[in-house]
Amino acid sequence: MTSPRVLVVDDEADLRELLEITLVRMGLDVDSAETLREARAFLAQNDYGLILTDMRLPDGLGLELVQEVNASNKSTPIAVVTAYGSAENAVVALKAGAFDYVSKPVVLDDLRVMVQSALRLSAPSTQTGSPAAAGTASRLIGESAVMQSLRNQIERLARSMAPIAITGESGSGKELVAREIHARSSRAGKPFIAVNCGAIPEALMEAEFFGYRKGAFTGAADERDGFFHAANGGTLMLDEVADLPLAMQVKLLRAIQERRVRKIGATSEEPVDVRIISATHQNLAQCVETGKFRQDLFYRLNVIELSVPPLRERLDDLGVLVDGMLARLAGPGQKAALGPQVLETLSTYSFPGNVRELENVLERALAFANDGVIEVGDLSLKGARVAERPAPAAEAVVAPVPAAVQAAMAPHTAAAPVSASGPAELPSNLPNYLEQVEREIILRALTQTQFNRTQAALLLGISFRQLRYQMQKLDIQEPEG
Ligand SMILES: Nc1ncnc2c1ncn2[C@@H]1O[C@H](COP(=O)(O)OP(=O)(O)OP(=O)(O)O)[C@@H](O)[C@H]1O
Repeated sequence: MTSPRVLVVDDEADLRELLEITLVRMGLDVDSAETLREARAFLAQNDYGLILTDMRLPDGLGLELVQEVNASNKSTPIAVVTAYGSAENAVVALKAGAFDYVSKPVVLDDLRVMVQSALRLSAPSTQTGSPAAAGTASRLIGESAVMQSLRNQIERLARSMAPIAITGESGSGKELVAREIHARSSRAGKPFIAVNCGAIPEALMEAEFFGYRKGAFTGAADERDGFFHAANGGTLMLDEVADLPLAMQVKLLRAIQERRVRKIGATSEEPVDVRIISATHQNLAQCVETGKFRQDLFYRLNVIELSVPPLRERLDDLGVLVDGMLARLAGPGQKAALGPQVLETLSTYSFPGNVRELENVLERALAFANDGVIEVGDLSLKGARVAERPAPAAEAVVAPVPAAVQAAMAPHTAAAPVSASGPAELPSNLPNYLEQVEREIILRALTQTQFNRTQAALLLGISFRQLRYQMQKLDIQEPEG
């Protein structure tokens, strides 16, 4: 079997030689070009498993080659060598479709990792066993035009290391999209780690992300890896990235730029090979404007943006989504189907909680259904219909605070906990009921403290971050004015 062939394009003799020697030692065949013109001539004659090009060449920019290779239908991975400290060049190259980049001075270990990852991508999948790309069905259900375009983008983006920022409403499928990108990439055989940045107490963040050495602080009885180590070789998803405290944003930026992390208590940094995907339901650009999110980190994470549309904008997919979910929800040998008019009823609903809400609605309905056939009456949809859709999140905005708060403050009303009530007062829908109780209690604490969240958190015996997270989850917003 022939070795994979790599094309090196660089006019600096020293660096070119270093790259050649390293690649040959990895068992690869190498061609070298000093100019764009020579590179084009090689590309016209041969197929390559990887192209590695410097950014500045005597007759133009490496970026031109990136664009040409991407425009050809060969889809050969192409990586660029960027000058030290020119993070901007790296971002521009990734945006233009480069697979990855290495910075000068080239660290050979980093180069080897990058080359191996690129070659896994261009190798026939039978040889590697990964990536999942080879014809595996997508777990992302939906045939609407937006979903098809999303799937195409995923396929294309899976072939690069470029950081991706996924935006979309809560429950719209951001994590599923990130998992798909990972599963279809050359990293598929390595871990996918999703981290909810809003759920980690600030004091523990550094330890959670970077790990710690034994004895680094009281309670550090053993050495522990952080998320970066756990995701090594794979993908790290930073979910709800807008919730990262500013101090942590600085540390994260450094880790992403340097591709190195230092455990707490360690004297040296260790290299990590992690692809970063971030997600948020907030407007990150706006967070930058208000000073809540660092511009440099935003720029670094937001190389490629991917937006997942809300379910109400792709209701054409409702039928296939329901079919897929019912097939999963019904146990083996059991039936799960929709009765007459159910799909029509669902398609008039606005699904503020998106696909996750659809899953919950169906799961709940199935529990009430006779013989696995869901009828309209089993659905118990609440909130807005598509036709009459009011301002976003109307259900949760604080306008009706006084009523909600009064209700919550009235001791042992009919909605009080089960122990005080007879069987007739059992909640007909426990998750909804608990959510309502939680919302009301949080609103009560917020009202008592004139919406001072620090004090409200104190009253409730939870951290500020926990309170903020719960408020986001329950869509509780401060009343205007
Ligand atoms: N297109 C889809 N096909 C099948 N299942 C889907 C699809 N989109 C979302 N889901 C399912 O809906 C649920 C919510 O999706 P996911 O967790 O990816 O959303 P999210 O946008 O990351 O939510 P959050 O903002 O709350 O983190 C999951 O169970 C997921 O499997």
